[in-house]
Amino acid sequence: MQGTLNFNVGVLGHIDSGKTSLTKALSTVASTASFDKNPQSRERGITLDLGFSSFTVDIPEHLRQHGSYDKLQFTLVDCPGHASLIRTIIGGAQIIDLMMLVVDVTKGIQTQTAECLLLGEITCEKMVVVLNKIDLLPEDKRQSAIEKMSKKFQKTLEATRFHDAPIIPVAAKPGGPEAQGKEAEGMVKLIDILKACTYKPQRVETGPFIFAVDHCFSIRGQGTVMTGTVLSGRVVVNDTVEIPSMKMTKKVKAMQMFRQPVEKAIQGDRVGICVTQFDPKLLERGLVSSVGVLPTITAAIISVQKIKYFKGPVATKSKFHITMGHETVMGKVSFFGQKRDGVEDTSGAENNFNLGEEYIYQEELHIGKSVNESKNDNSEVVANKPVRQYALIMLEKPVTCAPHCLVIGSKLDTDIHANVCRLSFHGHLLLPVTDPKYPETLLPNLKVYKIKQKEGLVERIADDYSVIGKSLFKKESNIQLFVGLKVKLSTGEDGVIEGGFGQSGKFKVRIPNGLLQGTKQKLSASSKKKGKAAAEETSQESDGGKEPVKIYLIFKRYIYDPKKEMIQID
Ligand SMILES: Nc1nc2c(ncn2[C@@H]2O[C@H](COP(=O)(O)OP(=O)(O)OP(=O)(O)O)[C@@H](O)[C@H]2O)c(=O)[nH]1
Repeated sequence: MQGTLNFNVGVLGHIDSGKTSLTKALSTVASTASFDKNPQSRERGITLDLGFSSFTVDIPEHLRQHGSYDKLQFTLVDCPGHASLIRTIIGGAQIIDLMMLVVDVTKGIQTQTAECLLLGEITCEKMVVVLNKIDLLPEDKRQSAIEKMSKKFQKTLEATRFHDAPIIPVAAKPGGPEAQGKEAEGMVKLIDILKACTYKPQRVETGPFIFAVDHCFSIRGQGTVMTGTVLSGRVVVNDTVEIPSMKMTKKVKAMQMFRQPVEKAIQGDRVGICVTQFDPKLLERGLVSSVGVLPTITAAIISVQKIKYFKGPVATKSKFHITMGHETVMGKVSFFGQKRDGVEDTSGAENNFNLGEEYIYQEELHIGKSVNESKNDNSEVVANKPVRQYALIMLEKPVTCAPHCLVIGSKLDTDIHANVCRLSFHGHLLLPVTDPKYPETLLPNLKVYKIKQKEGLVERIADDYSVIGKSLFKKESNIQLFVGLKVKLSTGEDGVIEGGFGQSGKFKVRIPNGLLQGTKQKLSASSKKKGKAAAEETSQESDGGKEPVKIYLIFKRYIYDPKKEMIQID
């Protein structure tokens, strides 16, 4: 049987670059959204592609071999203005197979053009750049202006994965808003380019069914229709699906694809699913799934990479807008990474996080790529390997999302006119935490440590095998937690903290091999000079300019450990 392959194209770009005009010009199949405004059309049955538009072409030769398709449907996902851009795109990111980046040729790269390019790098396989509004360029200089802008853009693309992305000049709506009836320019060429850029997208039926709903409406006498894209798995008529945000399950009564009734839909398909009646206003956007597969999370561990264009630090304990699935909430982040043999792990494998393995705390997120410049032998240069970094995110509100979903951190409250990148980091969900009491359930198992270095002073000799130290702990410190940790004296001896001494934060250090002769002389000289009693109270630093004997302590502290144990570093 011959069929239609659906290929999802995200249409992105700076505000007013002409995304909607381009989408309209390309679309030969009118959006059912506009049909739905017509009361008669509502009576006709389940409608599809609501709010999305599409056009269908003959299947290109290079796709023919991949299955029994004779048609290729491009579903255009026109992304709206800036505020909702990130949510919309991330919601659909897993289903966008190609991004069309629309640029106003008279303006060039604008803030949001750059943000969209970044989002493309994070989410898409392929990109096509569309230089729009070429009709606004003076005719005699048009060609050279297009070439100049194409070259400029080419340079920008070279720093990205899309260095071979086609750059196509068009006029989606020549003459602008007032012009009536003028035909768009460059559409035939653009469609040819789009066809050439298609590839067989990944479509598998296995795994849990997860469906991103972009519109929801009811049809009298039939039920409520949710239209959207299957993110993973498959759904068949009579399946029971869950709508986690409404805490309800529903039976699939009927489905339509390409305006035809179907029994089954799989990953990548755009489909309208009709279920028994519920108020469609309760689910404008969101996820639907097989029963019990979507966690509603209050915290999470994610893999994370800093976005290099984000200016300023991405620091532990700061708050970001966290977008997961279709939702954006505030979250507080803490970063940690992994070191092997003292070297940052650049294996690049982001999803091998293990609870129980040890990770090192990071004050802030590093730029996510490391370059090994060593060229001293014949070995290949290992470049651009992502450094493995993770974040614990504590969300201010619970979020329902797909397992392993894309996560984007941003500062959406940044002034849009500030001309800076608002996207700060990206990654994937690795460990969802669904228990609202997560600090008690997760944190004790999370082995993230800080290496602490402390420096104190030997106050006096206690005997040949021990000294009294000070200035290492505060009066209120629980010295008991440090008992047994090894220290080193600046004179070379190794010691072990034996316990507190008195009430003022002093402590006793045992020197298993005994104090060196020189150390004893040094310390007793200062003691004699001051008198025994005085030495207990005064500092060595006032000892006639003599070097004090210092005590060094280096240890690991697990920052989430409720017992606050200190671990020795050898
Ligand atoms: N002269 C000219 N004007 C255009 C062209 N394409 C779009 N416009 C005009 O540019 C303005 C913005 O076009 P839209 O298609 O709404 O742009 P958009 O990128 O979808 O806008 P947002 O969704 O608000 O970001 C409108 O006034 C269009 O008429 C073009 O090729 N030539």
